[in-house]
Amino acid sequence: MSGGFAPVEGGGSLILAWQIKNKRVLVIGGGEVAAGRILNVLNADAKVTVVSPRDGLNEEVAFRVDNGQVDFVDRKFEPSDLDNVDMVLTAVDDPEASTRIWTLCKERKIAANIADVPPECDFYFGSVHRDGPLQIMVSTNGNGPKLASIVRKQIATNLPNNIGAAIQKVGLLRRKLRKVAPKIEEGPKRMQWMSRVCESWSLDDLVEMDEGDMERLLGFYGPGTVPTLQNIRCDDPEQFAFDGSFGWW
Ligand SMILES: C[C@@]1(CC(=O)O)C2=NC(=C\c3[nH]c(c(CCC(=O)O)c3CC(=O)O)Cc3[nH]c(c(CC(=O)O)c3CCC(=O)O)/C=C3\N/C(=C\2)[C@@H](CCC(=O)O)[C@]3(C)CC(=O)O)/[C@H]1CCC(=O)O
Ligand SMILES: NC(=O)c1ccc[n+]([C@@H]2O[C@H](COP(=O)([O-])OP(=O)(O)OC[C@H]3O[C@@H](n4cnc5c(N)ncnc54)[C@H](O)[C@@H]3O)[C@@H](O)[C@H]2O)c1
Repeated sequence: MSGGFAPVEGGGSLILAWQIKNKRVLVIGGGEVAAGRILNVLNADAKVTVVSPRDGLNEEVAFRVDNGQVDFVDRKFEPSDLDNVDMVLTAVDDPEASTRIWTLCKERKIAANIADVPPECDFYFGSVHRDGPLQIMVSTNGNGPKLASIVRKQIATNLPNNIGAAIQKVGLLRRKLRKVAPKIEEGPKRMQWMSRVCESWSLDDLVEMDEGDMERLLGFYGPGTVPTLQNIRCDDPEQFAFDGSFGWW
């Protein structure tokens, strides 16, 4: 009964890339689980406040506090800690405190994750592979977190080892292209040309492309052609602007 369209398969999560940069995240607890949460949100450029009695901090959290990577409140949680907070992550070894915090977050409509209590989570964490701008998150939707970690490692093993660097170069090229062709109406042409570059260039060539190569390559955006890295490095790259096909499309 899909009418020719993708069938709906409920029971999953909506996996998004949350832009938490410069937003305030409150982490309650300072043990091992909190340490993982803190690193996750710092990697997304959030502003982090940790609330926990100092004698409960593990080595990693104490390091981040002492180095000013997070703000620190040396006591147990109090409801006023929720003022002006965009996200709450609890990792405390006290289920009653956890549930109290969850209830307060819901009253105040603050998105929260209560470690170890899936029914008290607006979102779950996943197992994440990171390589520069590339992030891959695996979720088993609460079924098997250890398996999520195993699958994540398996995926990472099978990725080309230069993929993060290649994506970084493509990001730079795309930002330059937006300057060369800033008009909204050019969107379809921009997107088609960028897709052709990604399809026809090898990852190694993308990684090797320097800013001079990018400027030369962008010179072919106007005629709508996509030469190779070797083409744009030859003495007379202009000759490649005329044949729109190069046999690729
Ligand atoms: C992926 C990862 C991310 C992270 O936390 O950063 C993550 N858990 C990780 C590890 C892990 N957690 C646990 C073990 C012990 C072995 C095992 O139970 O499998 C291990 C393995 C280990 O430590 O190696 C125990 C555990 N976890 C939850 C419960 C409660 C319950 O299930 O009811 C219990 C106690 C169960 C019990 O008492 O028996 C619940 C959740 N854990 C989640 C995420 C969310 C679902 C994600 C998903 O399903 O994909 C969810 C729902 C909520 C949340 O926490 O957001 C991270 C791996 C990171 C990595 O290594 O890459
Ligand atoms: N979801 C997961 O992946 C996962 C995995 C392992 C454990 N857990 C659960 O996460 C929780 C934390 O685990 P942990 O290993 O980090 O524990 P931990 O004992 O190392 O740390 C608990 C921390 O909570 C702090 N704390 C306790 N009461 C507090 C309060 N009222 N206000 C502020 N801080 C308070 C303590 O000072 C300490 O820093 C436990 O409930 C554990 O079962 C979840």
